[in-house]
Amino acid sequence: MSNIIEIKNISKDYGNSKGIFNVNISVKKGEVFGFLGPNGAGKTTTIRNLMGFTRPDEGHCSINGLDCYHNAEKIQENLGYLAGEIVFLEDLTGKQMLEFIASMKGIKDKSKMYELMELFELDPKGKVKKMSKGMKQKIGIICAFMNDPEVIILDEPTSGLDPLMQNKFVDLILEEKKKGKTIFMSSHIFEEIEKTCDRTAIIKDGKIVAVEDMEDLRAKKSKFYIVTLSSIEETDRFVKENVNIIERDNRKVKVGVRGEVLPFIELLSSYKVKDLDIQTQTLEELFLHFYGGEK
Ligand SMILES: Nc1ncnc2c1ncn2[C@@H]1O[C@H](COP(=O)(O)OP(=O)(O)OP(=O)(O)O)[C@@H](O)[C@H]1O
Repeated sequence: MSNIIEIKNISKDYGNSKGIFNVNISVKKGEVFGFLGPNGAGKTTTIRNLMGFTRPDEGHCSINGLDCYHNAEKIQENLGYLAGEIVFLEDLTGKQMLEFIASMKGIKDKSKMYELMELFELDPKGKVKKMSKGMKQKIGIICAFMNDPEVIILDEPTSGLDPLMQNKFVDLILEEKKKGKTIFMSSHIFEEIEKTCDRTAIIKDGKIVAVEDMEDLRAKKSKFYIVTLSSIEETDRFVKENVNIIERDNRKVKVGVRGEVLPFIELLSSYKVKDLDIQTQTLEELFLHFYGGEK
């Protein structure tokens, strides 16, 4: 599969170790690519370079083989973009704003726009300046998708959306993915990345610290079994078994299991188990070490 988005060794140095440094990312055609990182890590800076709004100090980016800085206008003809901070024409109503963007994009068939207004239950009658952050975000999302572009770049698309709308957004991404669209999106929300992305890059202090295949990551997830046994004696015997004991509190034992679960279930059946709880490690738990202290 060919790469649609290429970010090659770009740096933008704002001084005081701020900015982005030697960022490399390739996104294949039809791929949904996540971009995760804490506040100030460099997500928006990377996306602004990709959109051709700013020119990297070093390196270059391309979309569909065209240089992002020199061919920004041409690229944007078939691109959907949602900015982290959307600029609105505050005196227009939501409907007027959407119609205005549609005419700027030269859209004749507005069916996608109406479809998305319905999906996100947008009431577009009021003035934009009186709209909540979530309502404005819905308008931004509709604008990014209304011309049915092949490549979509989204900077924190669900910020301000309530959980119900976040789910609708996930459904939208999965639908677009089915149609073969290439999507690059930054996010703080592990769950939406987990539900939608094929691969994810993690950026910290302006540098890419990992690029993970989400399938592989799912396979790496541990499950935790919290087993309560019937007596202290049984528990003493149980903790001597060949299992990964995470912690013990009296008759309660937390066990980590990765991969094949059957041997563990068989082992449990030879004990008097009083209670059993199961927790699955979240993507957030897997990724948190990239966010916090040392890698
Ligand atoms: N024009 C600029 N001039 C100077 N410093 C800047 C400029 N733009 C961004 N920065 C700095 O570069 C760093 C990266 O910022 P960026 O907005 O890319 O982070 P981000 O990952 O998008 O963060 P957030 O999740 O908070 O939106 C920050 O420390 C920011 O203060």
